[in-house]
Amino acid sequence: MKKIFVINGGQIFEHSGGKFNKTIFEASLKFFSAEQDFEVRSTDINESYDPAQEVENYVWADVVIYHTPIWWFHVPYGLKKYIDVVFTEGHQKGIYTSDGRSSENPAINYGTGGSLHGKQYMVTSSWNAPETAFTLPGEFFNERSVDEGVLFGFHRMNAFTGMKALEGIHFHDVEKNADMVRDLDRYTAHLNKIFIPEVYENEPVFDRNN
Ligand SMILES: Cc1cc2nc3c(=O)[nH]c(=O)nc-3n(C[C@H](O)[C@H](O)[C@H](O)COP(=O)(O)OP(=O)(O)OC[C@H]3O[C@@H](n4cnc5c(N)ncnc54)[C@H](O)[C@@H]3O)c2cc1C
Repeated sequence: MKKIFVINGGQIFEHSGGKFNKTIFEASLKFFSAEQDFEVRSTDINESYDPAQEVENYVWADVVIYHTPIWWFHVPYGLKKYIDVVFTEGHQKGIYTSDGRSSENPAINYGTGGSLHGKQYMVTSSWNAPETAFTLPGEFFNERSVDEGVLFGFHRMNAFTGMKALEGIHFHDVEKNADMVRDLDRYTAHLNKIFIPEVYENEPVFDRNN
């Protein structure tokens, strides 16, 4: 039985209505609840949460899934606050013990003091930016991918805890050209590919190359 902890970071503010991320979050819950091999817990950062319980959720989980929109090239402040509060609560209580260095040689081993080794995480993100802003020469992101560019710090943060990344999925141009049916199809195909590869191999999916 694989334990999955799903976090909805889709904060509701101004022109980010949170609906897209909430829909993807609910798709995660539905997917894992329907499969016998998974146990699922979840947190929505728009609701109140107990930091100690959230630490326990990280410690309990085999896989943590983050759903987040991108705001000013970062995760929204509600999700950032959640991480600051929960990871600080988890210092020496299950998230990390130290920065990993020793006084004998402080130049090395930074970032190796996490307590979540053996666990994995996955991130989905939503953007106003079209995918081409990352892929076309001369466009805004200088041909850097979401993961290697904007989310680099987010991935290092998770590495600091000891978790390893599973391949994520990113949704572009959702403000002006969202297509929820297509994106839910893409997301379900992605979940099958990552978590139940034997199903993915046998089922037609929307677009494997996308
Ligand atoms: C402060 C701020 C900073 C931002 N900075 C950036 C930035 O740096 N880069 C960038 O690219 N973008 C940026 N954005 C845009 C932001 O990434 C998007 O607003 C966000 O990804 C949308 O996600 P959401 O969950 O809030 O979706 P929503 O805004 O709730 O939904 C988006 C659209 O999806 C459709 N939709 C959602 N759910 C459903 C459903 N169940 N059924 C049918 N249709 C649905 C609707 O058409 C809706 O209009 C910023 C936004 C804000 C508020």
